[in-house]
Amino acid sequence: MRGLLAGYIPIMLDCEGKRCVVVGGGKVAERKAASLVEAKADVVVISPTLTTSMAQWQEAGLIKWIARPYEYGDLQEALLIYAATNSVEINRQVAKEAAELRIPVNIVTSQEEGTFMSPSVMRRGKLIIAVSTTGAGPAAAKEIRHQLEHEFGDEYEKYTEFLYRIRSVVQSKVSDPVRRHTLLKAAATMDILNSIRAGSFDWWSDEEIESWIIQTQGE
Ligand SMILES: C[C@@]1(CC(=O)O)C2=NC(=C\c3[nH]c(c(CCC(=O)O)c3CC(=O)O)Cc3[nH]c(c(CC(=O)O)c3CCC(=O)O)/C=C3\N/C(=C\2)[C@@H](CCC(=O)O)[C@]3(C)CC(=O)O)/[C@H]1CCC(=O)O
Ligand SMILES: NC(=O)c1ccc[n+]([C@@H]2O[C@H](COP(=O)([O-])OP(=O)(O)OC[C@H]3O[C@@H](n4cnc5c(N)ncnc54)[C@H](O)[C@@H]3O)[C@@H](O)[C@H]2O)c1
Repeated sequence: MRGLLAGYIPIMLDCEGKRCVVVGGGKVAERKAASLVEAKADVVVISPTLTTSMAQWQEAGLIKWIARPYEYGDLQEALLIYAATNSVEINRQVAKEAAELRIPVNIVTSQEEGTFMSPSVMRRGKLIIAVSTTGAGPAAAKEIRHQLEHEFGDEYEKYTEFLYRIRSVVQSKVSDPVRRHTLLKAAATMDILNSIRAGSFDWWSDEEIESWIIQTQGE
């Protein structure tokens, strides 16, 4: 049985260079646009007004601005759509066009009318933690995100960069999937975080990673 709010899954969507449309230029639209800008999306904002920050992003070429109210036909070719005006009726019209085009849409005034919602997000380099209460309490999602920010500090930026380098070398040097798997599992359980926190962590050269591979395979 499909319960109220059932049916959501979290996904990581590659938005780089893809057209993502935000309808509305207020405080909430700014938050949605900010995460799209961070993801290097091709952000198009349709709104008669913009917040000060969004106006600066527009000047800097980070977003495109269509300076007028939404019109039917504005949503063609989008990967994602955010209806973030303060008008329930306009947001509903956006939802309707998005449904016709079968494009995922986020409605900030009423989650039931949209097809996806935004989680509260924290980033530490390649580590992304997203929190959602599935609409039960957006302010609580934000609070939980704040708690996680304390727990997962800046050290995770270096840590994920290190893991990425190890993984790249392992993938290029080790073709056997079983050996790869053993190495990548070993990399994930290495005690690197404490040395990063203590400031005693030294980047490994490719040669050091290769000797770690040989040593770990021999164990
Ligand atoms: C997480 C975050 C992400 C983001 O927006 O980027 C987000 N809302 C945030 C903040 C926030 N939103 C609201 C308040 C005031 C307190 C309150 O009312 O509770 C605060 C707190 C604040 O602003 O401090 C009011 C509110 N929100 C929604 C409605 C309409 C409705 O319920 O249908 C109303 C009533 C409007 C009204 O009545 O006027 C709807 C949604 N808000 C969601 C996401 C989706 C569910 C996510 C989830 O449950 O996890 C969903 C369903 C759709 C969507 O927008 O995607 C972001 C925190 C970002 C951060 O981490 O800083
Ligand atoms: N989902 C959330 O996280 C969340 C959080 C707080 C509030 N809200 C709801 O979101 C709505 C928007 O909040 P806000 O603080 O950004 O409002 P706001 O008043 O700051 O901004 C509204 C924006 O919509 C634009 N707009 C109005 N009519 C338009 C049209 N026809 N076409 C295009 N743009 C149009 C305005 O020019 C303005 O830029 C509120 O109604 C509120 O209920 C949602």
